[in-house]
Amino acid sequence: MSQTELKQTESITLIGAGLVGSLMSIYLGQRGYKVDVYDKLPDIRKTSIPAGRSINLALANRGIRALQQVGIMDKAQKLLIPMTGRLIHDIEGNLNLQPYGQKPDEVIHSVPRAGLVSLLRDEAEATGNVTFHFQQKLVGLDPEAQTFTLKDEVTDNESEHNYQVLLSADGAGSRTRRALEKLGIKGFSSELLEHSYKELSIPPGDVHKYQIEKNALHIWPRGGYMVIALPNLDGSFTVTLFMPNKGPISFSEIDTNDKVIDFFKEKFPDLVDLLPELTEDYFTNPTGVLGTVRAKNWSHKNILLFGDAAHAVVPFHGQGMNCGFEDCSEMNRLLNKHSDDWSKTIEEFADIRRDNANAIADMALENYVEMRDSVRDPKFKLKKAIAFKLEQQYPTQFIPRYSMVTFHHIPYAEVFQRGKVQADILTELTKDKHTIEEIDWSHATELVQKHLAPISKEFLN
Ligand SMILES: Cc1cc2nc3c(=O)[nH]c(=O)nc-3n(C[C@H](O)[C@H](O)[C@H](O)COP(=O)(O)OP(=O)(O)OC[C@H]3O[C@@H](n4cnc5c(N)ncnc54)[C@H](O)[C@@H]3O)c2cc1C
Ligand SMILES: NC(=O)C1=CN([C@@H]2O[C@H](COP(=O)(O)OP(=O)(O)OC[C@H]3O[C@@H](n4cnc5c(N)ncnc54)[C@H](OP(=O)(O)O)[C@@H]3O)[C@@H](O)[C@H]2O)C=CC1
Ligand SMILES: Nc1ccccc1C(=O)C[C@H](N)C(=O)O
Repeated sequence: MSQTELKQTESITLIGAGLVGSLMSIYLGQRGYKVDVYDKLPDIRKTSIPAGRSINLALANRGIRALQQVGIMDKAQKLLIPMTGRLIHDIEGNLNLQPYGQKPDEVIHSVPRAGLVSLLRDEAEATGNVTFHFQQKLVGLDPEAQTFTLKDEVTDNESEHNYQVLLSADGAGSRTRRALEKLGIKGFSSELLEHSYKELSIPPGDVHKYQIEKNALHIWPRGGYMVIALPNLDGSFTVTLFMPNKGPISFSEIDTNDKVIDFFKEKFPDLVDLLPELTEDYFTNPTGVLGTVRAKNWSHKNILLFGDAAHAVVPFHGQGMNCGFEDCSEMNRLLNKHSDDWSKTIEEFADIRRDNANAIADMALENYVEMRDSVRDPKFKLKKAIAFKLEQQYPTQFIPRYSMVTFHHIPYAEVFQRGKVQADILTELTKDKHTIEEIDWSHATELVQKHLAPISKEFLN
């Protein structure tokens, strides 16, 4: 059988029509595979259901590249609002913009989850090869017999199906992952953070006006907890409170209308008047869990976990979806490399993505401390200014870690390693120093040349 014939007859089973599963189905549909995608929820294009884990998300270059590869970036563009930096709100209401990058296109973009997933599903169907089956929940898996069991969420009927290759992007609580665990496959860990989140909302002002700066990611950093806000296309902002589960300032302690109002008035005085539905949102919207999933084995026979199912990360770097989109792009690259040999693709994919996923998981945890606390520290700001200056001087050697993660395609594991070296350099340069004028630039040159080899050009944007 020729390669083309093989592809025409070969079918792929995909579990999970979230952001990552839907994008992967486009890649596969475009390659000529017949793809069946199953999701336990109704289709958000037809039924009004909660958008999922957050109303909007930050899209960055790793995600953008994947959207470009499948040819839908022009359409996605209409959904995006550029955010040029962090706009920090201190407790007195003073504002301080900390730009994300230093080139005009070094921005991240706020995108509505429901809009993006709807676009991805439309485009998948437009390939003519992808069929979505909604309200079909994976409830059983038999890798020996190559069968899986679905439960129809409307009728409760169960049905068994065969698969050739089963790709699973069924999210952080992955049923596929749990099924593999039950079969004795070891090496999965799922660590919940002791902090959770709550979504609130700033409505649009008169005639779709943004009540606070539109083109920024707003942060109210308060040390042990924080609030952030990302803009929506209708002029509203989705506001998220991240806070410990227990303790003096926590979800378990702040549990009455009065306590919520007092807390916001005291800690977020410039925000409270922008939240007309504060207490209603606080007590109606769910408190979302956050955590990190790590997996030693992403695959078993011809079953492969990807997206959050393999590597859920805390959201603080805004990289979970971006990393999942990069998974899709990498899987596609490997299918090209291995001429659609799935065993080789699955094996190499799991191998190269594992360390990268672990690295972004660690950096995401670190970014929580940076966002809720370090952004207020003068030393942090000084280091950031030096990092930008060094990037201008050594653009292939010293790139601030945030930029390496967000604007380039350097493997996350390499970013993590280089980031540690750069952090040491910045610490040494700023020892006993308070202003950029005091920095010894010839020492900086020595350190960069000694410790940082140039980054391979293929990874730079
Ligand atoms: C508060 C918050 C903010 C975030 N912000 C960002 C951000 O700014 N930028 C970013 O890049 N990432 C962000 N993320 C991470 C991002 O949400 C995830 O990485 C992304 O949703 C992962 O996509 P996925 O398709 O792998 O999983 P999901 O989006 O969780 O989709 C999984 C799909 O599988 C379906 N499913 C689950 N179980 C079954 C089953 N048994 N059978 C059939 N179907 C099933 C679900 O219904 C769902 O449709 C954020 C996460 C949170 C919690
Ligand atoms: N949100 C995150 O970042 C992380 C979540 N997790 C785990 O994932 C679960 C779901 O979280 P989330 O996706 O945000 O919530 P959702 O509301 O999106 O998903 C809830 C679904 O998760 C499944 N689930 C229930 N208990 C567990 C469990 N102990 N481990 C894994 N999955 C479970 C259930 O599916 P079913 O009906 O199929 O049993 C439930 O319907 C959490 O309980 C948590 O254990 C872990 C790390 C990170
Ligand atoms: N989307 C998010 C959701 C939750 C928490 C943070 C983000 C971010 O995107 C943070 C951004 N990358 C930052 O570092 O300022």
